[in-house]
Amino acid sequence: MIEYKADGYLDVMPYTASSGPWTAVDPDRQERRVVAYLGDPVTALAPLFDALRDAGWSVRHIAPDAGIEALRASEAVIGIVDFAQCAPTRLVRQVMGELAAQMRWVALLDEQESDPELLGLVGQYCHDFHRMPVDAERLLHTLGHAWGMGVLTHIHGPETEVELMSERDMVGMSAPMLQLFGDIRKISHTDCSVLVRGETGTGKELCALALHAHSSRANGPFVAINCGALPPELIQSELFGHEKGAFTGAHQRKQGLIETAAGGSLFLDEIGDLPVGLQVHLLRFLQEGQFTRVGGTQTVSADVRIIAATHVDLEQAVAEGRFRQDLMFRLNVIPLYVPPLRERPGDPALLARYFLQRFRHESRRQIQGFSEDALQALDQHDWPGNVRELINRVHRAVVMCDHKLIRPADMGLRARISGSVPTLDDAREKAEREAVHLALSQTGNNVSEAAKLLGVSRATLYRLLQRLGLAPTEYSSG
Ligand SMILES: Nc1ncnc2c1ncn2[C@@H]1O[C@H](COP(=O)(O)OP(=O)(O)OP(=O)(O)O)[C@@H](O)[C@H]1O
Repeated sequence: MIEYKADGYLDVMPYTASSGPWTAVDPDRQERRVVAYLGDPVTALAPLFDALRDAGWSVRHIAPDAGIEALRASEAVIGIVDFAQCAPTRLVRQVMGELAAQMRWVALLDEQESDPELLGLVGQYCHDFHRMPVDAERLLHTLGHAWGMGVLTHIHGPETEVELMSERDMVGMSAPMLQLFGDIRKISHTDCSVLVRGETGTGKELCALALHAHSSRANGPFVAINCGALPPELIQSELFGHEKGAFTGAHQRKQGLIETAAGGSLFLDEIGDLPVGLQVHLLRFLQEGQFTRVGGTQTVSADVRIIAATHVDLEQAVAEGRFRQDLMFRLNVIPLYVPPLRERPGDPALLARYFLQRFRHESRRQIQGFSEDALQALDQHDWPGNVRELINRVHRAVVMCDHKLIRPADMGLRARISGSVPTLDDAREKAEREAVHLALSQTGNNVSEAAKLLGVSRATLYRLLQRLGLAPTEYSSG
């Protein structure tokens, strides 16, 4: 599972569609945390290597001139390249460059290192760098971060099962999402109808896909229809199909989506928009597994699991007579709720990183991540459009960003204003106090002169001094 550390670093890892969006990718993953050390492991570094091993890392020492194959064979995802011990030879550069897509590099540098060429190499290929003497704890943070990001960018060895970039991945690590993943796992093996609720863009369709992908129907079709996107007269024939001659233009019999979904799942998005006249047909299908094509008399059966979704309040629609109560009960055998993004602590930043990896290739620059205030802005934004909005903002930022780190403005978000905003009364009092202090100090505490400077009468200044709690007796009246 994912651990998201307080400092914003990703550690042990996300959920995939291949093994289930909510299943840990690989319980043995900890044992595969291999870091290659490229350099001469001088005795002074022994305590550092011990600290890495104690933290669960396997360290493989690789001679600087050992070449690419030796590094590949090490199965390391992270490479520490020790420029304090080894020179940036042509071979070292070549290894770093050629493996940049598969490994994340962390450089160790001498305390005073300033060679612009070496620093340029570090800037180009390295995830991070540390100067000697290395602080083991900080290095562990860097390695954890590099490793987590490495998994996100799909840079594990070829033997790995990680398929994070698949369409069905549901990324999330907040408590409400873990709860949702657990619920999906529990119900995916049943055939009961499910009603998925949640605001627009929260991932209801993804949820339906996940339910299907992990059900016994996974090898059958997953068919989706948006009930709000089609004119009412079309939905009936789309869902139930029609017979030849059923209406003008019906030149031949057409199979409806229910039949198309036979053996699989039918996802009815925006079910609240299903015209009332059609609801009775759907109810019949849910009760009997049978329906009739438009213009037909023959009863047709289909084995389909129904997953419906709505972002509107169906109870309200029932109260207003827009939705049949019996149909709502039938659909709502198992309710699922996808929480809005603003109620998923930590998920906006996680999703932003995930989508950055997806869109990275569209960028003109080598974007390395998000600035600290961008992560804060992601955390504080209200996300009315939920994950869909986040995807759009990150996509835009990746395309528009001209620097290595994405900033709040690149995503059209505001940087957090530090400190609290004062009330106008407080701001006015502060300004008055400062002006009075300045006037008095410039006039040697002479109230008459100070009043002149401030453009008020002596009496007004006395009243002001009283209001501000400054004892007038301390000042000369001039
Ligand atoms: N947890 C998630 N991880 C990764 N991608 C997600 C996640 N949730 C949603 N998405 C992506 O966000 C977009 C919107 O998701 P989806 O269409 O499932 O939302 P929805 O709730 O069905 O929206 P609507 O109510 O507007 O139909 C999709 O591109 C989807 O892949």
